[in-house]
Amino acid sequence: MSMPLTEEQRKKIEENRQKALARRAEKLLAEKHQSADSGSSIATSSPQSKQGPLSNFPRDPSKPANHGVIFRQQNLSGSSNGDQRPPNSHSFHLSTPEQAKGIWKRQDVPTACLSHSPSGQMTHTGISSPSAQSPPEGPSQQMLGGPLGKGHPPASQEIKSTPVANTTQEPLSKAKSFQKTVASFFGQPPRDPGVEAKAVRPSTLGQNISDTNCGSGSVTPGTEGRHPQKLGASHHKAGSSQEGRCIRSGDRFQVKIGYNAELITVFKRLPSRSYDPATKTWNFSMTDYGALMKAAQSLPTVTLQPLEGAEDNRESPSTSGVAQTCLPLAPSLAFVKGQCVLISRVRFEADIGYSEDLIALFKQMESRNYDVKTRKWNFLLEEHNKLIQSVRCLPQVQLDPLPKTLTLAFASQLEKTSPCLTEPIPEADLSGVDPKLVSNLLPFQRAGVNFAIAKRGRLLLADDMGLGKTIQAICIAAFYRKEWPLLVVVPSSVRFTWEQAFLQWLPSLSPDCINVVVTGKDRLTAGLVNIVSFDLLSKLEKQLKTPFKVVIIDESHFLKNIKTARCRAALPLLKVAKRVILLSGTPAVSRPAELYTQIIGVRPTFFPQFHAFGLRYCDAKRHPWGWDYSGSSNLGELKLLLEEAVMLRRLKSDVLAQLPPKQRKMVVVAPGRISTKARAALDAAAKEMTTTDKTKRQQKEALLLFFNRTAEAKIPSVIEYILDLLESGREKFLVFAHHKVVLSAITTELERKHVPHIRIDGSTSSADREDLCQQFQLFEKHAVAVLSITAANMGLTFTSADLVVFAELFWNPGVLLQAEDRVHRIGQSSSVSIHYLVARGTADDYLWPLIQEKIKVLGEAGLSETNFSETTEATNYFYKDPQQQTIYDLFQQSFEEDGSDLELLEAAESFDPGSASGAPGSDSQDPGGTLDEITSTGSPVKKRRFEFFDNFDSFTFPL
Ligand SMILES: Nc1ncnc2c1ncn2[C@@H]1O[C@H](COP(=O)(O)OP(=O)(O)OP(=O)(O)O)[C@@H](O)[C@H]1O
Repeated sequence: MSMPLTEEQRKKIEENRQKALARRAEKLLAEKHQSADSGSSIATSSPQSKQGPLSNFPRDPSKPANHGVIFRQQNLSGSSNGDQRPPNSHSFHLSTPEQAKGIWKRQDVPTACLSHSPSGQMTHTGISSPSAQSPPEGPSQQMLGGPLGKGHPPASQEIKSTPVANTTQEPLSKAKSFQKTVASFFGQPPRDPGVEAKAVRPSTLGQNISDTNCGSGSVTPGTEGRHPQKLGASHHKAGSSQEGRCIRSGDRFQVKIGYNAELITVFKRLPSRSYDPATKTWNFSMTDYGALMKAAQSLPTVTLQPLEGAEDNRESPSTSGVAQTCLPLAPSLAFVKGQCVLISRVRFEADIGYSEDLIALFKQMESRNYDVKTRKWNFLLEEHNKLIQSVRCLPQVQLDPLPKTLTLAFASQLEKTSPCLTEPIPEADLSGVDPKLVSNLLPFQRAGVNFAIAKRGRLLLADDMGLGKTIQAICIAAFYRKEWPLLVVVPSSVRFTWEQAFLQWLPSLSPDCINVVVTGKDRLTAGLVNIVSFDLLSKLEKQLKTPFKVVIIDESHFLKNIKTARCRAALPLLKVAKRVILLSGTPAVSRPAELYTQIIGVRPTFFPQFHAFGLRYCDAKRHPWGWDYSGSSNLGELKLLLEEAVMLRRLKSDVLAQLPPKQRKMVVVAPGRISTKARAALDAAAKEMTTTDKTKRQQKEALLLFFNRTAEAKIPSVIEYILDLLESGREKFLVFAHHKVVLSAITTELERKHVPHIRIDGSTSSADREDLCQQFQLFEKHAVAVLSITAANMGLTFTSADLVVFAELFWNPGVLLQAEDRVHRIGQSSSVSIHYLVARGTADDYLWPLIQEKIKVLGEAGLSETNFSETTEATNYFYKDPQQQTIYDLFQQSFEEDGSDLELLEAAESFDPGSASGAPGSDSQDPGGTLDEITSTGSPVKKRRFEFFDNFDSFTFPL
């Protein structure tokens, strides 16, 4: 595949071309005057004139030749370059006996028609083709093709080829076939449209010169008849013609011009025509380029600028029939440029256009393989450097090597030190880690730990959600326990869940050693294990005197935006840490740019500049306002790089056999988010319950109030958790709650964030319930179903989700199990995750053990399919002080004695948070007053969260 020239290259070519044309025009003028003065003919007067006008240009050796980017690239390749040139090597001259016989030699390299001689000198070779038989000037210029040919002398019949002439014939032959195609569309023999165009073109300034040359039997380059400014750019017609231009667009080209009826007629005759209504432009395949230019030339009302770099095709001399067949029509035919791309752990392919020389070179590689599907050649990595070295000797080819990061990551393959396709990962010695943890690791989790240790404790663990990244991370960190203190950076909604997990899996760790940072005044280094939220980290990082050697970052995609404070705080820590364990089930939600910070977090030496990463993997595009890195490119290679050196990812489907059908998880939500007022209300409610002189009815009311106050107090934490889930890329999930106030707070927040959602509660009609359910099932992207525990726990199917969140606990486990089974039912192909949000110091303290106990009993009796997993049982959760035991008993009795929960249900569901008593219909002057972080709509206001929906477009950088 040919790579189109970059904008910069085109600009450079154009600049150089303009300079050369200006020089040429000056020279021609001078010659004209000279010939007028001497009265002799330009074409025939001197040996110089035999070389044609181009060879007579005064050349300034200090100035670069007009080879534009191509020449620069050739120099870059380390092949023959200007350093070896004699001072006036830019010019073509007849000084040696060969030259006197007409053999042209020069040492710099202007075009695809030139090749390296074995001595390293560049030799003009294209003239060995049949076109060498054509009259001087024309053929040489045509064969040189494109703007670069303008710096060349004319060929003549005397001109002979050098021995290496055959190495560069491919572009010419390709050009010929290309021309054939163009002509065949119009049932004509292959012709050069530029040549024909010339025939109908009126000449201006250079007309005389041209005439003179033609009169002498020579061919004059068409550009000579122009004003320097316009030379080669557009062909100006007499009178006021409409100007337009051709612009290359991938394999096609567009024509930018205003409305012109005649031209539209021409367009409509071209077989490859296509009209883009969005840009209101016509575009065509390159096969129609010549025909279009020819036709446009014959329209007196149209002046069409040719494609950049292709103008010589059109401007070529008009009389050389043989030479016409050599004319390359597309600029890409003159020069091939491409890059090496990794296609497997051991092979890379050359993604580059056709060049005969290159193919010949490819065929010399031992490990060569041609892929008929992709039509590309690929090779073993161990031949990469050899191939690149060899390609540098081909002047018309630029093959970019693999980026340095890849060669570093795959060094063993490049250096042929690793004969195996995939090396086995050694089993890590986990004897120093708590046996409780090690013995509980599932096989794939154990493999994950081995991988991490093989990578010396630096990795991005990107297992699918719910696969137990926490237990693996704790195990990896525990392997490096000697290097602790440990820093764990997590979303604030799961700080306490992490604390629980450490206590759960590492019994050897004393609870005192765990420091959960709750406020900006806490110390970041107070514990052996320090757990901090992203936001607090950015406030506290300045405290750090000595860096942490072991760091875990949970939900590491929170760092995807390099501009955020959290990312700026975390990256330097990761750079100096010895072990870095990044965890994310969704490292990139929408584009590869999101991976950059996580890659350099694990491997700081990879892609030191984001731009290089952006160019390779983000399809970086330059716009007038800056660079856009929001695209994607070379994703296969990126995946290989990640897998080799950065990331381990297993999908649920990969390890389904090892997973239980349901995984329940208790999520301890931050008690810090319960406001002082809510806390006071809760305490008052709890106290009421333990007052002994209460009737049963009064006790029940007190219990209800406690339950209601709990709901109210949990709202900010629940919302925070849901938003964190969404930010983590959870696409579809169910949230069950009981109180209207909780359901409403959730839906209000989702509306505010424009998250698609449905709500089903007691007020939803049965017809609507079914419709809403269907809607949710069919939602393609993220969506949340907000459901009432009691009104939506039966008869609905939500199998398009595999996660259920209980924002509130409920005393009847049967109802909870039914609710869970909205996703865990026939039609569900995945393992289902259930998250119970539990807040300390609330009614949850009593409800949670109550529920667990009941489920255990149901399980033992074979009435419940699943027990709570060990991890969901918080060993130290239930406070066994006498007062709490009383409340627990009260909960138990109240819910068991009744037989029917109806009364409680109704009272709880319609609880009005503003009322003093919690009774429905009471005064609600201050609905948000009990919570200092929610508004009257239940939205957190004090703390500005990371607005992930608003930050997706942050992958653009100003120039
Ligand atoms: N080996 C295990 N033994 C017992 N329970 C496990 C094991 N692995 C995971 N679990 C439990 O599975 C649940 C999900 O685990 P965890 O939260 O670590 O998943 P995750 O990969 O971090 O998911 P997410 O990306 O959603 O955070 C937890 O309750 C956890 O305790």
